[in-house]
Amino acid sequence: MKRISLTQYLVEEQRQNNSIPAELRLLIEVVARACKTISHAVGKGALGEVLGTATTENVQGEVQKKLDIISNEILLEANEWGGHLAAMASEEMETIHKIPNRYPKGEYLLTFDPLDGSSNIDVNVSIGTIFSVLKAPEGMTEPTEQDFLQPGSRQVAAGYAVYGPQTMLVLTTGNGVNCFTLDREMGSWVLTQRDMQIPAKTREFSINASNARHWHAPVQRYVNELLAGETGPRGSNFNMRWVASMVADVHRILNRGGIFMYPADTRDTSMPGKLRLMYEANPMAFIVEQAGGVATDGQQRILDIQPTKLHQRVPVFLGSREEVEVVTGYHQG
Ligand SMILES: O=P(O)(O)OC[C@H]1O[C@](O)(COP(=O)(O)O)[C@@H](O)[C@@H]1O
Ligand SMILES: [Mg+2]
Ligand SMILES: [Mg+2]
Repeated sequence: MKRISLTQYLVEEQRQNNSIPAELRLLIEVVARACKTISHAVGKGALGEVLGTATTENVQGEVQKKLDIISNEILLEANEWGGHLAAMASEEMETIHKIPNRYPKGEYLLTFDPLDGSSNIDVNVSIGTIFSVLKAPEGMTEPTEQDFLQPGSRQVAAGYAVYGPQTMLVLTTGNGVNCFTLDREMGSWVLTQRDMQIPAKTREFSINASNARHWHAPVQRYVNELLAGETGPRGSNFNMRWVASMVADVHRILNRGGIFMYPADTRDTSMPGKLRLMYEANPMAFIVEQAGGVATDGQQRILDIQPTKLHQRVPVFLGSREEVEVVTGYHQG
């Protein structure tokens, strides 16, 4: 098999397919390099003293793990020096991080969830990094939070790294979805899956069922119908999987189909769901749509949502087309 590295792939996209400018290519390479560094830290575990809880909380009031902070710092530092960025925003930072001397020239804005699936860090279960790239608005001088509040349909690139039995990088620049595996000995990302496609039909679903008693009626109805199996209204047995790292759950769905749900529920109406729009839902929705799947908040396409806050939360239903359409339909009537 001819080995194609991430760099070669991106150069091909830039020069032959003309689908990305050189500046975006360089930016993606910097993010990919940072993910490689995070992968090394994850792999060291207790030996690298990266496990356990820090003494701080993030802006969402969640206790930070040491690796949340380390990963955030790795991404900040790498992009501070290497990317064509004006500013960054992260799950772990209250407000945006402007890059000195880079605006008004920096053309891009980057958002990330530096470490996704934090509850799995200390138990050696797959975790990841999620990122999204937006263009800085025309005429932007000094970046503000407002500049980041663009619908996900304006993303120019999105991806995630999954730190599992293998470390993989899944990437879209709006021209399909491709997967690269980290060759740990050579230190390079190698293209291992081209043009990933999510099967339209599935018999597998992902949801944290411990919240079932809090779900709204459409989600109760949908999941009850799946659980009823072949004698129920769906006439089929469904299987359930829940890793509790969105990256790992979405990666499984990209490979073999399925529906992932993190709905809003009746507990706290000021918190519509758990997942964050700008650096979890939007990049995953972009990837899923580029792989032929669907992503909604139950009412509308996630990529059409106009963000109002940097750390906005959103209900998420994504994956195989047929199932996402059924549960979205239940919300609509
Ligand atoms: O603990 P729960 O309710 O199962 O939630 C799991 C979800 O929370 C998340 O871990 C949130 O991500 P963070 O670890 O980045 O906060 C998702 O990855 C995952 O899908
Ligand atoms: Mg997350
Ligand atoms: Mg996180």
